[in-house]
Amino acid sequence: MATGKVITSVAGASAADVNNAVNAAEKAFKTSWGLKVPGAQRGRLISKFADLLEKHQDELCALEALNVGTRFDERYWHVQILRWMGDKIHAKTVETTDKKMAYTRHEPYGIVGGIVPWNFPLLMASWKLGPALATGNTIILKPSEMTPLTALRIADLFNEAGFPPGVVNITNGYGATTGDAIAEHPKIQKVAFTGSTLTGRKILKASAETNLKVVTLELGGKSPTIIFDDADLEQTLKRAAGGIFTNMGQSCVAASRIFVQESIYPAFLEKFIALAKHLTDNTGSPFDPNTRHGPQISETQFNRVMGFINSGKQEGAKVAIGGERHEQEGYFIKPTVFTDVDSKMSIMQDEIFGPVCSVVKFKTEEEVLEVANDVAYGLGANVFTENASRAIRVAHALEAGSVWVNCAQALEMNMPFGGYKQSGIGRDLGQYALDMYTQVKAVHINIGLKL
Ligand SMILES: NC(=O)C1=CN([C@@H]2O[C@H](COP(=O)(O)OP(=O)(O)OC[C@H]3O[C@@H](n4cnc5c(N)ncnc54)[C@H](O)[C@@H]3O)[C@@H](O)[C@H]2O)C=CC1
Ligand code: BAL
Repeated sequence: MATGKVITSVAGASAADVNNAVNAAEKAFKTSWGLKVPGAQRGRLISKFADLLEKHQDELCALEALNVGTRFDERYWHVQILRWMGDKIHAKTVETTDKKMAYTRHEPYGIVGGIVPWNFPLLMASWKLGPALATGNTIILKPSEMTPLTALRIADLFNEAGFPPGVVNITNGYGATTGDAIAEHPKIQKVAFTGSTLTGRKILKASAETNLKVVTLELGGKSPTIIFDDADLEQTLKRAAGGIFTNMGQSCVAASRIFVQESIYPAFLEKFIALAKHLTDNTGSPFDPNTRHGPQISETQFNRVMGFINSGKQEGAKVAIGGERHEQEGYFIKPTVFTDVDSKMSIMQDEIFGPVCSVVKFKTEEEVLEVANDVAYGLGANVFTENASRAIRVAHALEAGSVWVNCAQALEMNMPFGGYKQSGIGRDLGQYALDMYTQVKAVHINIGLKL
């Protein structure tokens, strides 16, 4: 927790436990879920579950504040995403000719695995649960070993909503045991993962070496924020700060590279540093309504982020503000802004996942696009300009799965979200996510062709 003290410990699922969950999920899929249940009925149950999430919102947010360090009054949209998915009834397309009829069925895979991280535990769980259940799959959900609490609580709420036993199975545990057992299980037909690129590779490899399960991956990022000199400076400052410091930088679309056109660079930097100072001065408990900046999730993550800060210093970047731990007890790091960086430095190439960014001067659109795209990742990108043609041109040229114009980290539940390059495979959210949880079957019927 925020103070670095242990809250509790929970039982971890062994490979045998995962197997039991898979057997329960298989039985449920064949008897009380999947194509045995009309989409509308599944939707009603999901909606009932969403109502319960809403009813218990304070309790769930308190658990996330305690477990993750997220501000208690932060209300993410796990409820809305479940409602949105629950409303979508499974569609089929039909085609006929006079002699032959053919149609497609979009069928659930059966048992899917959802492996999710610790940065937004409930929200990430909802991104996997919603489309998996709406399309008729049963699911084995593995939360991060660091954030088991809300997942355990929602297991009760699934029962209260009336889901048949075995449809939702929560298996807590470590990646190397529980996660690996899911990735390797021969009866799991699809795994949806959010987390590090390193673990994404392992899951893909496990699939290749076992049953070739379908794998969708939402991985790391190194998002750029590009600010042209015609941008609305006051708005842009706040958006750019939110783009990196939200959730203490623990977001896959954290925009840790901020490119500012040269004529506004000095003014931007001065005000941006002031914003970072405001966060530093309002660092504290996630339960304090005045808190604007909290802790990193764990000692491991704290050390990882401090390691990046130290590497930036060693490679010759200049610390404009922050660059050290906050005096407060726990894993608090001061919002950190680097200047004088080189695009090949580790802080400009690697995912930091902490409140650390670099502010870099650029001259031309062409120059900034080249540097912005020169990373292994391609998850998100932000562009600030009042010139509509330039906004569209730059949005199209950026190698990223989501581009935000005059905003940052502004996801929508009905818009696809996922990565180019090493940021992932497949998409979460929207109809695209629903498509990722079904496989299509073509049924051909001869209604008059004679041999
Ligand atoms: N894209 C994103 O939203 C996230 C990215 N990350 C990145 O990853 C870095 C490391 O964080 P970690 O917590 O170590 O990420 P991770 O990728 O190891 O953990 C994410 C999930 O994967 C599971 N997992 C770990 N090893 C596994 C395996 N062999 N098979 C199956 N599942 C496995 C974990 O138990 C957890 O549930 C962060 O610093 C950040 O850069 C971390 C969390 C979320
Ligand atoms: N992993 C998707 C949400 C986020 O990290 O911003």
